[in-house]
Amino acid sequence: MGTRKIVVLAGYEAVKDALVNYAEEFGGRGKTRIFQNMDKDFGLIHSRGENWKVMRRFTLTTLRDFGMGKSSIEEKIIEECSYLIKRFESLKGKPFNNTMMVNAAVANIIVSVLLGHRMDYEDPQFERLMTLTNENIRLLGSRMVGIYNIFPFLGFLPGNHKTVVKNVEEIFEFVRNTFIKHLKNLDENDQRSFIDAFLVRQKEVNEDGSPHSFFHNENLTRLVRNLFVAGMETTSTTLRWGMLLMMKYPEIQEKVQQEISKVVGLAQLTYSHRVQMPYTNAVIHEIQRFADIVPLNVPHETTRDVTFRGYFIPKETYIIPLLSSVLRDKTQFEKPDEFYPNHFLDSRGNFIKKDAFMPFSAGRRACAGENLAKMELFIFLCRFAAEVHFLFSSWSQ
Ligand code: HEM
Repeated sequence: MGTRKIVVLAGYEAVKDALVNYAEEFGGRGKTRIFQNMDKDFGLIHSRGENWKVMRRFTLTTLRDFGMGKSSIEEKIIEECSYLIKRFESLKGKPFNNTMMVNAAVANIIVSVLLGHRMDYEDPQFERLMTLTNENIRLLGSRMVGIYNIFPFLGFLPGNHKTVVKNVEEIFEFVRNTFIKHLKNLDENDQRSFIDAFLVRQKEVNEDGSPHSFFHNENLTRLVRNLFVAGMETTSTTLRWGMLLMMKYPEIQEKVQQEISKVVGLAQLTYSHRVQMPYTNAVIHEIQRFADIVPLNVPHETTRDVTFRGYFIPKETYIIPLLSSVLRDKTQFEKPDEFYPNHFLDSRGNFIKKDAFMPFSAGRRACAGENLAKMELFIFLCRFAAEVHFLFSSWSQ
C-alpha cells in the first residue's frame, strides 16, 4: 500500500502564493476514497483535467446567463426571501429553530436555478432531498467514514460509508428522473433551467457527432448534485452566523438598519444597493471572515512536481490550503479574533477590499457559486435586519 503525502499551507502569503501564483500546479482536487466512489471523475467539485475545465466553464457561463434578464437569479432570491420571512412571521415571535427553514429557503434558490421552478417547502420530494443531503454532510464527518478513507479495504464492513453512497444513489435517481422529464419538454429557444441548458449542449454535441463530448448524463447527475450540496449548507450556515452576530451586537445591527432605511427607504432592496451601503457591506464581509465556515478549504492536489518556496512537492500530493489561517492572519487583520466590521472600512467609512478575504478560497479552483452566494447573503441579511425585528431583538436581555 503506497503512502500518501499531505502538505498543509498556512498564512495569507503561502496560501495566496500557491493558489494564485502557482494556480496550475496547485489546482488539482484532492479526493478521499468516499468522494471517489460517489463522483468518480465526473461533475465539477471532484473532477480534474479537461473534464473539470469544460464543466467549470459551462457552470460559470450558465449561472452568469441566468443572472440576467427576466426571472433572473436575483428575482428568485427576492421571492424566496419573502417566503422565508412569511414563515418566520407566521410563528408570531415564539421561539423556534430556524435551521431547517433557512436551509430550505437557500436550497430552493439553487433548485429553482437547476430545475426552473421552486418547490413547495412541504413537498415530500423536496424534504427527502434535504434530509439525504443533511444526513450525508453529518455522516461524512463520522468515525467510520474516516476509517474507510484511510483503510478502504474495510469497505465490505457495514457502516456509514455505505449509507452515504446509498443516499447519493437516491439523489442521482431523482436527478435522472427530473432530467428525463425536462428532455421531453425541451424547447431550445426557451431554456428555463440549468438542466435545460445542459441538455441543449448535449443535443448540439450529439448532432455534431463528436465522440468525446463531456456533456453526458454521468456529468449531468454529478454536476446537479454538486451544485445542490455546495450551494445549500455553506450559504445557510453563513446566514445563521449572520443572525447570531446581529443579535450579539445590537449596536452594529442598528447601524445596518439605519443605512438600509437611508439608502433603500421603502423601495425594493436589490443587490446593486450594496455599492451605496459601505457599512452593511463591511458587516457582511466581517460575518464571513469571522464565521470561517470552510476552515480547511476543500482539499487540492498538485498536478505536477513543483518546487514551492524551497520545498519539493511531488505530483499528486494532497494539499490543504488552510483558509482559517488566512481569515485570521494577524498581518492582514487588526483584530483577527474579534467581530470587527472596521476591518473592511477606511477612516472615512468607505468600504475597502482585502486580498486576504478568502472565504471562497482563491485562484482557478475558487468557489464557482461566489457571485450567487454574495447576492443571497446581501439580500437575505439586509431584509432580516429591516423586516424581522423580533428575530434580532432579544440576545442581550
Ligand atoms: C457562503 C457560501 C459559500 C462559501 C463560503 C463557499 C466556499 C467554497 C470553497 C472554500 C470552495 C473550495 C474552493 C477551492 O477548492 O479552492 C468552494 C467550491 C465550490 N463551490 Fe462554494 N461556497 C459557497 C457557496 C456556493 C454556492 C451557492 C454554490 C452553488 C452554485 C457553490 C458551488 C461551488 C462549487 C461548484 C465548487 C467547486 C469548484 C471547483 O472545484 O472548481 N458554492 N466553495
